[in-house]
Amino acid sequence: MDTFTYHNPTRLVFGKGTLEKLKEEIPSHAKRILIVYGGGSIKRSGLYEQILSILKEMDREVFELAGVEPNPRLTTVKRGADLCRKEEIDFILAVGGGSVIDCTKAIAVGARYEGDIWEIITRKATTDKALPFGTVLTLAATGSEMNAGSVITNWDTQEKVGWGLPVTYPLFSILDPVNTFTVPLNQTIYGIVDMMSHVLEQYFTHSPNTPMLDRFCESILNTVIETAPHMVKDLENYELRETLLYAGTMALNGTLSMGMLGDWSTHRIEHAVSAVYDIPHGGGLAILFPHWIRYTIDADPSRAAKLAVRVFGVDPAGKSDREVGLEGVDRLREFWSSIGAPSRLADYDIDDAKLDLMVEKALLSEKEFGRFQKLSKDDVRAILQAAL
Ligand SMILES: NC(=O)c1ccc[n+]([C@@H]2O[C@H](COP(=O)([O-])OP(=O)(O)OC[C@H]3O[C@@H](n4cnc5c(N)ncnc54)[C@H](O)[C@@H]3O)[C@@H](O)[C@H]2O)c1
Repeated sequence: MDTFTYHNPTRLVFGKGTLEKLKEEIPSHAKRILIVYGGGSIKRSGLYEQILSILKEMDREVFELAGVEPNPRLTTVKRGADLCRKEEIDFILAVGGGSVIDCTKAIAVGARYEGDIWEIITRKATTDKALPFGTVLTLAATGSEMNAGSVITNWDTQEKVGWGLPVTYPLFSILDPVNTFTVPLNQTIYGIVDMMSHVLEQYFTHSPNTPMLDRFCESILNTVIETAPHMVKDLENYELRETLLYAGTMALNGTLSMGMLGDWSTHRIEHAVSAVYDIPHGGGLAILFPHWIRYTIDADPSRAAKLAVRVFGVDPAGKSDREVGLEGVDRLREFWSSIGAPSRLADYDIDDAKLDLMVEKALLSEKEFGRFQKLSKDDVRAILQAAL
């Protein structure tokens, strides 16, 4: 294992009927509250009304920022930060999926930062100040509800950048599986792929002696693989939603990276694809991850082989680690296709017309990236080419 310091300050409130806990979780000094949400699914589901009624009971003044887009944009972040300053907001409540929460993290910092928030997102500047915020999660996928990460798209420069600071952990997150019942089939599938991809990013590591962490990863993958085929046929099943909601949070709340450094190249390449084509994050990952594993397998074939045997039940008898690992990649591909995830960039009408631009957006100003295997410009192009 690598050395590590673990600290996660987010209070996780989980289970049926937990929305009422807002009364205990929102700090007593927070009088002017900004609710941030997306396209209005929370109005259709009734969640919006429930939250307003709780805040009214708490005698808080409520402001709103609606319309946060999937793959949240810098322009929306700036709009939110301006609103916080103008209305002297002292607490933000994000109600939605990863996009709303990620956007809220940037708004929280932007509200307290004098300069341009893009400087912070692109790590040209840093800060230890942010407005406090909490979340009510409505979609199982990103883990943003219990981590400090945020991904923001600058549509002007076609850059989608992941960032995070110690001040961007939510103060609390309320996770009621019932609030995920209305997530449509396609987003449910993308969420499943996203949480599995988070585990895979961390599983492909060179960190030595990680038996416990390997088993944590495998237990999440096995559970999601067992749950997903039922979930896609029964979208309002409480137990299945509950299992996925918990899995999504555990996949990226820091637990799996205690002592082991993940790779994260596939996320970076996907960010480049969605910065250019604005496709769903989970859809992009479903297309790219199998190609990344195939391309980098020789960096340590034993990792892919372990995944193949322990998660996909591949029989290793008489085969090399490489062969076993590649069989596992085929099973991963088959599994994602079986639940309805896309398998080629062509599924989003993406061809090679902007291949160079996507490569450039993945590299940004660096010559190479990735921990399990360093990827150069040519490597990224080869992976994208294979995914067309
Ligand atoms: N912060 C992190 O750690 C992290 C990790 C991975 C990905 N991300 C980023 O998160 C974003 C994706 O977030 P996401 O996968 O949670 O999806 P999302 O938040 O973009 O939501 C997807 C769609 O589902 C809708 N939706 C959400 N909840 C719903 C509900 N209960 N009922 C009906 N519709 C609902 C939204 O309105 C939206 O249209 C991407 O930008 C991705 O890059 C962040």
